[in-house]
Amino acid sequence: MRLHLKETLMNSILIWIRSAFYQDYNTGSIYSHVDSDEPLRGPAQEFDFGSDDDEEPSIPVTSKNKRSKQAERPKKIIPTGSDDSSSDEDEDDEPVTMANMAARSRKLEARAAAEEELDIAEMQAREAAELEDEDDMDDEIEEDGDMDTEQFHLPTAAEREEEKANGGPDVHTVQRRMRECVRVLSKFKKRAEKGRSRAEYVSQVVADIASYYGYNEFLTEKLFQLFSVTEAIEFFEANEVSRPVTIRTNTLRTRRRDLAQALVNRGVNLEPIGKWTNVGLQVFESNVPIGATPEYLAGHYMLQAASSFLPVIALSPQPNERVLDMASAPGGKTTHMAALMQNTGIIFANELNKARTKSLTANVHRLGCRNVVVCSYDGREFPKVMGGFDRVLLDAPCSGTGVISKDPSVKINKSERDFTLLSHLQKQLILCAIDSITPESKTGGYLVYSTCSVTVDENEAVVDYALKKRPNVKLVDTGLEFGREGFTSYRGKNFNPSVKLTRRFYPHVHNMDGFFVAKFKVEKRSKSAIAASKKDEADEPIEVDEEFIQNGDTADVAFNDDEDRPYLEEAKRKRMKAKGLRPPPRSKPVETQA
Ligand SMILES: C[S@@+](CC[C@H](N)C(=O)[O-])C[C@H]1O[C@@H](n2cnc3c(N)ncnc32)[C@H](O)[C@@H]1O
Repeated sequence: MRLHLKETLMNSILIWIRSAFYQDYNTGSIYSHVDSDEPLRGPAQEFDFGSDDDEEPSIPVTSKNKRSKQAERPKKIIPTGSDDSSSDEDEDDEPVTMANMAARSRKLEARAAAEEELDIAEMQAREAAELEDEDDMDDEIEEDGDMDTEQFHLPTAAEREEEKANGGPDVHTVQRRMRECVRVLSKFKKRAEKGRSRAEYVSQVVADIASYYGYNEFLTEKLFQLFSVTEAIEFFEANEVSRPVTIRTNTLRTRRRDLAQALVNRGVNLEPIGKWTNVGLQVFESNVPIGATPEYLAGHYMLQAASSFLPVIALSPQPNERVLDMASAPGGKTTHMAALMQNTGIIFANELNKARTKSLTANVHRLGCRNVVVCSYDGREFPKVMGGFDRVLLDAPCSGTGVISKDPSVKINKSERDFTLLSHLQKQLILCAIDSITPESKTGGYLVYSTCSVTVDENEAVVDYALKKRPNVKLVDTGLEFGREGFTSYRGKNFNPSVKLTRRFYPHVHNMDGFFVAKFKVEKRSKSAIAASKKDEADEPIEVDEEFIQNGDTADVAFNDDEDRPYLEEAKRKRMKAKGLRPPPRSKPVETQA
């Protein structure tokens, strides 16, 4: 009996999580089709940028992922059908119509709010109960000397080597070991095998997660470190499941209720996403390809992940403003901004990758945005190209660790070097974005920095760097109603306390892609602040790489000349070669003293 109970409890970590996600996974979601439409996403620039999903039109849809059972996921922002446990179930199964749209929307909002509270309370109660149960059981086990505990043995380094040499463990061994390691790590002192360190358990569970979910060990560890042990497993599980299919109503062409009615008439089962957006719709099921309906072709909506509404909501561009979208293809956020600005003012939609400007331009046309100018510069050339913006959106190129469910290649193709280079590029871009904003703006003076990545290097570290380098900027509230606070300290690094104002979004928490949003207010630069930041930049060079130096004459970003010379030379050689010129021979590396 006790053994059975214990097994049930031990299984709870993985089986519970799996069951919460499994139905969507098995039935396959409409979204997976979205992901396969690569040509429109365009080739990545130097990296796979974990590109956004904002625009992928040809989506064959016959998916039946309606009303999935995700019953126990906490604090969902995008509700799933299984959340509808109220007595209104029958009514909710009715299609959305013009007549019931507003009422349903209000009801959904009220329900989401109530559920959120319930979810939190339930979760806390469950966690407390689980802990209590485990404690009781552990105590009993410890008294009686339980067999199963004795049976689990953390392999030694030599045993792990041997296991590897024999082709690795089978999936059941890995599963069980993960469960056991999670159990031990959540109460290490009490449960660890004598003489074994925490690091050994962590190393084992990281290796097992990597092999079970198919990641490289470097990335597994990087992501694992972001969470508590049990939450880490939830995160990895969530990456195995597609996120809900969502669309954004283009208010330049239609209203949400009219769009919903038109799609309902075509056999699409949908609902408003939630109270935090008045333009989003979640598609549960469709008899027609959502990316090829007449409404889609007429630009009434954009296929867009819910998370990518967030930076635009945070930036909140106003009519008649001058706005820069520094890294904009395929234009999900540009076209959203155009709609909020009611086609007034001007948006410069910049994109380094020329091939990607095609889909950007196509979307701008399809959605009827008349205030957008598409351009193609390296973002680091701003503000030399042009400045004086009221608001800037920097939806930065990133590793895509927030969108692994859409692009599983991220699991294996990201190395330590990629993160170093990316965060370096992001730091350069953010300074250029800040410098492109006019502090004199009467209506704005804001920058939103966002990524679809969850790593600290690409998010809080970049934001903190910008705060250090530009004393004339400060973080402000994003205005977003949900999302976890950014880290103010992480693995021995302390960030500016205001980094707390940034927001993190996770697949396992919010049922949306992993995302990060920070909002800055740019103020006038005092002379002393300029001098201080210049000195600071000279003192503290940032690493560079030739792949990122597209143009030696980049904006106001500091380099250490000696360190950067070989990179700059290499970039120059590349440019000359591209123009058909013969590059000069490479100069000898400068000897550095030990
Ligand atoms: C995350 S995606 C942008 C998605 C876009 N904001 C949207 O909502 O549709 C990042 C984009 O930055 C572009 N990019 C990469 N390096 C850049 C640079 N140095 N300057 C400008 N754009 C760059 C990539 O080609 C990619 O299209």
